[in-house]
Amino acid sequence: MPIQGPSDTTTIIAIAGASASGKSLLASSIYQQLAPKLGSQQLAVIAEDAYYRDQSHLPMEQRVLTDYDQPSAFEHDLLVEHLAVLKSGGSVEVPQYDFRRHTRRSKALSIVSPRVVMVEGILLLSVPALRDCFDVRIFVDTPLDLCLLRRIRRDTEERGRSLHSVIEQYERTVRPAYHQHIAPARQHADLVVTEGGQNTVAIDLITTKIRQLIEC
Ligand SMILES: Nc1ncnc2c1ncn2[C@@H]1O[C@H](COP(=O)(O)OP(=O)(O)O)[C@@H](O)[C@H]1O
Ligand SMILES: Nc1ccn([C@@H]2O[C@H](COP(=O)(O)O)[C@@H](O)[C@H]2O)c(=O)n1
Repeated sequence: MPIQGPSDTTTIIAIAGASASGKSLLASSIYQQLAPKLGSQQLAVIAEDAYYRDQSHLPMEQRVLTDYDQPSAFEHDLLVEHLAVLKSGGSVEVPQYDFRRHTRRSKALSIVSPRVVMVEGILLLSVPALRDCFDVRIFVDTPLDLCLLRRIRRDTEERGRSLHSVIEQYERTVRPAYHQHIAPARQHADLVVTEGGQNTVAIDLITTKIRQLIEC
């Protein structure tokens, strides 16, 4: 049986914010700081991106047209279900996503009864049913011009995109959805972090809080 926290449940933390604001980097920095003390098997990071809907039944020309910045693009019901299972100490099979093919990979990843789960994603605080799943809610607040520059670099280097497609998608869906869904959800955060994964003071505060929550 895994050792559980004071309330015998898993601590679940949301890291929300704009695309390329530094959510994954922040989650990974917190993970690196907690892993030596807690043991890496007690920690899990889940990307909301993993819950983008499977589109393997659609031709590629149609997949590129999907609006990936609206809640309808995600299988949020499945994420909520998985977080409830993890909360009560259970294990789940998290889907894996392929950004180059705009669909899920065939294999899932097992997450086995961690004590702390960090979930990072653009809409975690925007959807009420999801928002309620978290013990701690963090919003990464990075100026949009920096997010765009980072997204251009990341998507052209790692996600198989052309500069033209990144700019077209940014204007068509990313920027409007930021103003429609992401920015208004900042008010639901317990903590707003500037400088994302490089804010060492915020990382120290968050890891201290997590250790308090699980009495480590
Ligand atoms: N503070 C920072 N300074 C410089 N580059 C950063 C910073 N934070 C993130 N990045 C880079 O920007 C890109 C997007 O960051 P990432 O953490 O993947 O964003 P998100 O998970 O919010 O989409 C990555 O290539 C990452 O290395
Ligand atoms: N097939 C897809 C799926 C999603 N996106 C974009 O990803 C962004 C969210 O992921 P981050 O890691 O950047 O937070 C979102 O803004 C989608 O536009 C995509 O381009 N292709």
